[in-house]
Amino acid sequence: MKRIQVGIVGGTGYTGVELLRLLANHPAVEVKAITSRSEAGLAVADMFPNLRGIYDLAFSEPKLDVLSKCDVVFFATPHGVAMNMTPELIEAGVKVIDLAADFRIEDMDVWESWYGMPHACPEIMDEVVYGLPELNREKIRGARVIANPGCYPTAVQLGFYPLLKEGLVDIDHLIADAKSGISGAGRGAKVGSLAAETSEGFKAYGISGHRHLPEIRQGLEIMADAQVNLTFVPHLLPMIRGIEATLYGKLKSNISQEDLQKLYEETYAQECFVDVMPANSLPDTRMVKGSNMCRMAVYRPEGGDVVVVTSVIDNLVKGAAGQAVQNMNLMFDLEEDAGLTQVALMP
Ligand SMILES: NC(=O)C1=CN([C@@H]2O[C@H](COP(=O)(O)OP(=O)(O)OC[C@H]3O[C@@H](n4cnc5c(N)ncnc54)[C@H](OP(=O)(O)O)[C@@H]3O)[C@@H](O)[C@H]2O)C=CC1
Ligand SMILES: CC(=O)N[C@@H](CCC(=O)OP(=O)(O)O)C(=O)O
Repeated sequence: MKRIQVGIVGGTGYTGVELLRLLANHPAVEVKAITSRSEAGLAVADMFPNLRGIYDLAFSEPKLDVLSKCDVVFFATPHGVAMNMTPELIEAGVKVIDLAADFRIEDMDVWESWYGMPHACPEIMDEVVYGLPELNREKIRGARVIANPGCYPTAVQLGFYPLLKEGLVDIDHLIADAKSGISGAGRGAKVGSLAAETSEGFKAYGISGHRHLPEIRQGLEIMADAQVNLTFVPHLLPMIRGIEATLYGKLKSNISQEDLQKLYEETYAQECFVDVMPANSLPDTRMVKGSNMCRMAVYRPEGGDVVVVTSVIDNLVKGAAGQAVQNMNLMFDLEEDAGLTQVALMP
């Protein structure tokens, strides 16, 4: 069987190397090109020794003539890169999966105001599919361009989905209190990512506005089929991988803890990458570290009118590279979990 030819633009960041780690165990793909402008010519295994003996590839410049020979190209680049190359790639018959935010927001005015740049290809937005497989599986199968969801948006949307689709909570008062490990800030050197700045401390950030807010709101509004009011507060945790999102909603009617549990279990019963844990479980980021799983639990504390959901993912896997591979599997009619059966690391 001919293997799917893969290109990765932006191979020196954390999501790029995570794609390489996951694709190393994929039965149906071959990585043909991996780019870096600053490290062009360097062997991949010289930068990432965990890949020694697995990839005999060197970083190369991101060139359209090479990338357009691939079947699929992943962009593991900063925002604003994929949109400049995608129109020519899809014209050449290449499928595109963008791990950045270039295609995540449908309203171009909203996108441009949050990302601070003009969009390079608004004309292709109609055919872009938001790559959250648990919600958009059938559309993903037929897509040429996938907007891979953000890390916080993945944990938050999966956690709220059962409540919103059933209209169980007051959509004017949704709260997502989310925490991320430092790898979420990327591999680039920044003072804010230094060990001395991030260890032994814990803080909220982006309270007055984070670029994931419009993305999450867009997804929740599709689920609720109405405008929602969401308070989203991200926090930076002194750990490397993982996101925990604690979600709060005010119940509109009297539903028992048992029925909430049943709703969550039934909603995700067929999903290979969402695990609804038994009542009273406490999902921990360690339970998903290195794996493509989202684990969650639902509570109605003291039988009150607030429902609490806690949802955990690995930001680099289900929050980025793993979800991107899951999307690729759907686009190429492969088993959805191909290359993604890693069990979480413990401890
Ligand atoms: N870290 C995370 O948890 C998550 C990250 N993401 C998103 O994934 C994307 C990648 O993030 P991350 O892996 O952290 O890495 P970085 O943003 O640190 O890495 C960026 C990579 O892109 C390359 N690059 C930068 N500018 C360009 C350009 N103009 N043209 C081509 N290549 C370029 C860089 O190599 P070089 O400059 O040498 O070419 C480097 O390999 C980002 O958009 C991020 O927001 C999404 C979900 C989670
Ligand atoms: C801890 C940290 O800094 N996290 C990043 C979000 C992670 C990320 O890379 O965002 P995308 O998923 O949209 O690409 C932030 O708050 O900007």
